[in-house]
Amino acid sequence: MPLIEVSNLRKTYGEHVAVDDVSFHVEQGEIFGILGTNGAGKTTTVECLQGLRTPDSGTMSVLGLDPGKDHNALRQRLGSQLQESRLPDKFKVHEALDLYASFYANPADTGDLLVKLGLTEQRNKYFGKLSGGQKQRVSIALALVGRPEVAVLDELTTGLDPHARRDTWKLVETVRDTGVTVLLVTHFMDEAERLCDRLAIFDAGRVVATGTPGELRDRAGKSTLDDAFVTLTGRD
Ligand SMILES: Nc1ncnc2c1ncn2[C@@H]1O[C@H](COP(=O)(O)OP(=O)(O)OP(=O)(O)O)[C@@H](O)[C@H]1O
Repeated sequence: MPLIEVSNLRKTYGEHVAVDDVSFHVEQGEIFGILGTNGAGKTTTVECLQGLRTPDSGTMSVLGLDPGKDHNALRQRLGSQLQESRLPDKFKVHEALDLYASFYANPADTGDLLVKLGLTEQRNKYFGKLSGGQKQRVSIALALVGRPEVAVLDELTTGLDPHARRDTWKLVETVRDTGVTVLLVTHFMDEAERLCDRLAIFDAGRVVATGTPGELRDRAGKSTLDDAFVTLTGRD
């Protein structure tokens, strides 16, 4: 049984249809990408999956739970690094981790987590004094501190330099290799191609294709995901 199952999800904001008849599933242990341009409905979809927004219609199951009804139970088993999640600049790294750890019944050892994420030297530093890559690693640590079965990573590498992006990608693979299923929201084609086992291409609130990066390239008859994206979204 898939770990996440979404069927015919629809969400409107007033007159605006943000998510329209979206269906996909995510298997345990994969990095599943939600790929699309700005405003495609990616964040709205993952917010619905986390029980943070109520869809107008459709059904969702995450770890066998209904995000609408079982929000509290789900929160203990899901970690999220929300888009543009920021901490106050005067928060120290270990203070943030300890605070987030206190939200969970069975949190990870925060010292171990700092080692895993290469943040031991930043332990006592203020969040506001960290580099972009270090901030991103802290936000991933916060997503992992509750020992989640599913981690939702949204716009993971926006604003990072090429080295920091590659380091972050390696880190996400390490997370997946420890058995955590990763839902990766991105508008970067290279990131999706490099990281995702499977992905759903979103366009204007709809899923236009799902598959492995290779399957999507083949379906579109293109040699890169970038070109396949343009073809599959009908922008050729
Ligand atoms: N709270 C809201 N109220 C009204 N409209 C919203 C709200 N949140 C999102 N929208 C609109 O819904 C659409 C989908 O937004 P969403 O944030 O889900 O897209 P996205 O694919 O995550 O985009 P981005 O990559 O820019 O974050 C957009 O047109 C957006 O302007």
